[in-house]
Amino acid sequence: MTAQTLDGAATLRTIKAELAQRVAALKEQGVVPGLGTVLVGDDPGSHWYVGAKHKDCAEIGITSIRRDLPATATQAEVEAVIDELNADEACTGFIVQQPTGLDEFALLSRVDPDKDVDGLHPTNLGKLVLGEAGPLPCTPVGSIELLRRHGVEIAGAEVVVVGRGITVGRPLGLLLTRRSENATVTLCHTGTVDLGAHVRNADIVVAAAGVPGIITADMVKPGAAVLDVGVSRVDGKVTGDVAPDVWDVAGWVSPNPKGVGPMTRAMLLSNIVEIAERSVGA
Ligand SMILES: Nc1nc2c(c(=O)[nH]1)N[C@@H](CN(C=O)c1ccc(C(=O)N[C@@H](CCC(=O)O)C(=O)O)cc1)CN2
Repeated sequence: MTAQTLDGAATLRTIKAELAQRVAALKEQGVVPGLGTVLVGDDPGSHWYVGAKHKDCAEIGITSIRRDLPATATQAEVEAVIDELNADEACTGFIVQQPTGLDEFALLSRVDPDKDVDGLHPTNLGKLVLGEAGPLPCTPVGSIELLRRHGVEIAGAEVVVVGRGITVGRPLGLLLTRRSENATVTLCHTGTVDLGAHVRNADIVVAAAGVPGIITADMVKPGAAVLDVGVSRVDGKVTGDVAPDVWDVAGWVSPNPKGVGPMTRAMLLSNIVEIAERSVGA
């Protein structure tokens, strides 16, 4: 058996086509959504991600505002750029690309929560805990959207999330246990004793530990859906958390690249459009 592909690249294309229509409708009402990015340093991966985000925006009619700072930028210099984007009316939402090598909690906290299209500001993460409306973190909500658009049943599923990070694991657990999703979630991590015993019970596995090949075929229930979110670079190549032989056992697998990564970009675009729509009461 070979698993079916949870195709993030194709789903991104579909979502971009849907969003392009909503952006056109906003423009008819005189609103032009604008994405700002703040990038610090020379990390090639971060440069690629930011470049891809601006290319996506251009394709669907969203304006781009790009602020690239050198690796020598200080906390105060980056905070000054955040203040500038908070005040810029053409910038309807922005992100600080991680990692910056600086105090990231302080940077995230400085972003105007109403412009936080990453959904990572403490106020917006608090809203997620409270079950209130607000921008949702892009990778977790993108993972759910990828499953939904491929018809993978989430309600009633046993889900094992491997990884306790703030951008993926923790918020994903909160999202999947909302009444609208109704999954039962076990949050595992690199300190979990006998990871395999937990994963073997799962209908859906989300691997977001950043440990290449941590999920192996012997851990996976036949027919399960496996999302490979971890990104490591091995010999310069993107390598995920899911070992190749998992494809022989699982029912669905998201490849890496072209799985959850493009969905992160899709949900960023969606958050920008939603914030702009809210500004006109759409
Ligand atoms: N401010 C943020 N920083 C970071 C986030 C985030 O959500 N907000 N997540 C990651 C990186 N990330 C988004 O910025 C991201 C990861 C992957 C992709 C993507 O499309 N990847 C491609 C392949 C890329 C490659 O070949 O290197 C894919 O998976 O097909 C986009 C965005 C950390 N920082």
